[in-house]
Amino acid sequence: MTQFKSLIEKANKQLNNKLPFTLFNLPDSPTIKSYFQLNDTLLPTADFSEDGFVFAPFNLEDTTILFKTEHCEVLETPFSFSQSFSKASDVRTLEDNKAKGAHIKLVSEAVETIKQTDLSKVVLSRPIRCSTEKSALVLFEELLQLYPSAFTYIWYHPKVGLWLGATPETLFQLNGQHFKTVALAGTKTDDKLLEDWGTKEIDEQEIVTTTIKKALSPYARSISISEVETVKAGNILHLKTNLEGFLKPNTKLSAILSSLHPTPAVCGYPKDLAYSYITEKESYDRSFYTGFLGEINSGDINKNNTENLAYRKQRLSTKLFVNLRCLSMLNDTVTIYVGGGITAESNPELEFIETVRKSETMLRAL
Ligand SMILES: C=C(O[C@H]1C=CC=C(C(=O)O)[C@@H]1O)C(=O)O
Repeated sequence: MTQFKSLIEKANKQLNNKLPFTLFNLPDSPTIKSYFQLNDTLLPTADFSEDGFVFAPFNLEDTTILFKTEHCEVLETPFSFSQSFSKASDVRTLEDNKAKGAHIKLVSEAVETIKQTDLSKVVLSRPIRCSTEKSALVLFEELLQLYPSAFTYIWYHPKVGLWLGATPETLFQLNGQHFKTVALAGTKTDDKLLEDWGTKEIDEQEIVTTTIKKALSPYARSISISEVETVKAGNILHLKTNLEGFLKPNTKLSAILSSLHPTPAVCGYPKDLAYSYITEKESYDRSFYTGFLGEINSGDINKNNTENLAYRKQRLSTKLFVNLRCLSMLNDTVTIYVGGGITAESNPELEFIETVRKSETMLRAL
């Protein structure tokens, strides 16, 4: 049996024993990293200063769950993408006229509000319920094969639930003092017109870049911003700007995260107005969708930690991703979460179609 197959077997056992775990593949990485918690305690992060894996909800006032390294078995397992894996070309698209009507109404009302108030962008989303006969770990394997350039994960806690995803969006990465992030927004599903973006998408993505720059500025010694580029995520295209720089000494990760999250890629602008609008108008709880997840303050797991603490601290790394293109699973009921940025120029029918296209990222694996 390959190391990868034994890892999947170990995760299946952990799931059957109702013990928390996560398995994840960083974008384009040849390994799967995993955390297997040794008991079923539900531990919140105190202030993001711990060493472990965090799973944060959209609403940061709700609990962010921590798999603390010292309570876990942490593994890194080689994984190779299978050349023979055949990507399903026939994606099930779920037709649901009731959901369509409701989303179009939600978006139309938001467009009117944006035209009449100080709100300039709001990200509106919806849950899509479906089913699968595949087990959670089989789904994870499918996602790994389908989306090698995404951050692909499975996360489980018996007191919270089971989530899977393949997200294209970095929230924040830190290596020593060097940070990286992206402004990702704007969606197109037509491959043929690769560079032909409309003003709606260009404006919507620019809001994200400007806001992220502003959020990081108080904590950054330097910050550089790339040109906007078109990137592919599954079957869809986005606009992306890379931002990177160096943090001021003694900057706390918690301060950065509360300034950054939720970005206008998942909430809107201005943040407070968009946040209240979402809470009032979306008729469901986003829970962990549009939250974030990943390792914080992690050292090199293969090293013995005898080196001096200050030196080790300089090399700690944090890699957080926005929880998009994801689903939650309860028995064999699956909920896929999808949304999109709404501005004054949004066309409600097209915004609905955009959510359908985004749902295909997960549907392709089911
Ligand atoms: C909110 C989602 O996507 C965000 C990320 C990229 C593009 C987006 C957009 O074009 O609206 C959204 O801001 C989602 O996939 O559910």
